[in-house]
Amino acid sequence: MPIIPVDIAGRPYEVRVGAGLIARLAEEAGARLRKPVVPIITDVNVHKAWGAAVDASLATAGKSAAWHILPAGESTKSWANLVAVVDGLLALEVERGDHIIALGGGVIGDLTGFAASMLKRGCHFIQVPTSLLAQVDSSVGGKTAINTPAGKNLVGAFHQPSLVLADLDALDTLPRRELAAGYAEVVKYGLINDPEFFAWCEANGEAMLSGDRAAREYAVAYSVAAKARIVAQDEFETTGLRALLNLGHTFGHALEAETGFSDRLLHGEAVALGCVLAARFSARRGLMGADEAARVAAHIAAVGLPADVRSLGLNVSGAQLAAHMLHDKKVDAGRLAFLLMRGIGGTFLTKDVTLEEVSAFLTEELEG
Ligand SMILES: NC(=O)c1ccc[n+]([C@@H]2O[C@H](COP(=O)([O-])OP(=O)(O)OC[C@H]3O[C@@H](n4cnc5c(N)ncnc54)[C@H](O)[C@@H]3O)[C@@H](O)[C@H]2O)c1
Ligand SMILES: O=C(O)C(=O)C[C@@H](O)[C@H](O)[C@H](O)COP(=O)(O)O
Ligand SMILES: [Zn+2]
Repeated sequence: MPIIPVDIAGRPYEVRVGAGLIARLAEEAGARLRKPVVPIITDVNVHKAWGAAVDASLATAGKSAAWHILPAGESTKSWANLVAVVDGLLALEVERGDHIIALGGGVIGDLTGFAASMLKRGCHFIQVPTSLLAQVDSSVGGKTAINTPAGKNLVGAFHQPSLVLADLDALDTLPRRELAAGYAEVVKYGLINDPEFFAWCEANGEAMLSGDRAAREYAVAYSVAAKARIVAQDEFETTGLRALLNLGHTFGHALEAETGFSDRLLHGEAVALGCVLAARFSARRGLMGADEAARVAAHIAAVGLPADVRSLGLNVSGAQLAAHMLHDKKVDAGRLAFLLMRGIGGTFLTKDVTLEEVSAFLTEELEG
């Protein structure tokens, strides 16, 4: 079983990737579960698919779950649910030294992690990511957040989990659309700094999505290790290194805001389209060849992810879409910050993009 260490200074933790981890949850978590009742935050879909396995595992250790079951979907990352989760944890008399468990996709992980960061000024939490996206990205690195009407992830905290259990069995119950959305964050790692991994994705992406276990294990372990290397060097996104993980997200978050953080466009789908737009924008600036940008779009489209912003049918101008970017957390002294590419694997951070330039680009993309 691959075990990837995340070397956060003073607070290292493991990401375990393998089969049967949810069925062995109590054993894997071990002494972290100090009390007979274990607080677990999840959503309705995940509870239906995996709740019984968790209950059975806890029972073998003489424990039971105090379930907090939320609705599924991006709109769950809200103030109202945060309050409900925190109040629920307080009612359970959770102490600082206790661990709460996030069982679900990135929505549950982000919300639970944020609740853990503030409960008693910070209690422990274990990430049990059940979506591909959560296994390859959101469960690792400690970014937690909710959305607000002003934008995506605008209120949150950096709070690292103490353990991550990425069970490959969970991917067997995940719908294909969600698998593909998570795959966008996998491809992202190749686009950031590893052209060979992007080529691996081109060769193996479809097999991985269709259920190839070895390919899934490789993709999850590779992605976690790639993210862990970056986060260990720039936990709080201060040096510009961690910002590389935001490739595709400046465009992507604007598209998510424009579609109302709804099922109309999943986060991973927005990132996929955002990576295509970042590549096309980079090509427009002469940073990469149009053929390379087309290669990125072709792979995204080949796995059924959106690669053309016109396919969303947005009734919005380039300027309106670009305006969302002023809320981006990378904005510094009012200047936009973008991840652009000098070719596949050549992502870099730049602050020389103006709102006018990106508006003009988006107008061209929307009008075709
Ligand atoms: N913190 C970070 O570093 C980070 C990184 C990337 C994304 N994110 C956030 O993650 C969120 C997206 O995460 P997501 O794509 O996992 O979405 P999600 O949590 O909404 O899960 C996707 C859907 O799949 C269902 N599901 C999850 N696991 C399942 C399983 N094993 N079987 C059946 N159904 C299952 C869920 O109920 C949901 O309907 C976004 O809010 C995004 O902003 C955070
Ligand atoms: O971990 C990071 O750093 C990332 O940027 C990973 C992203 O995939 C993720 O969507 C993250 O939540 C976006 O961060 P934000 O700071 O732009 O909200
Ligand atoms: Zn993301």
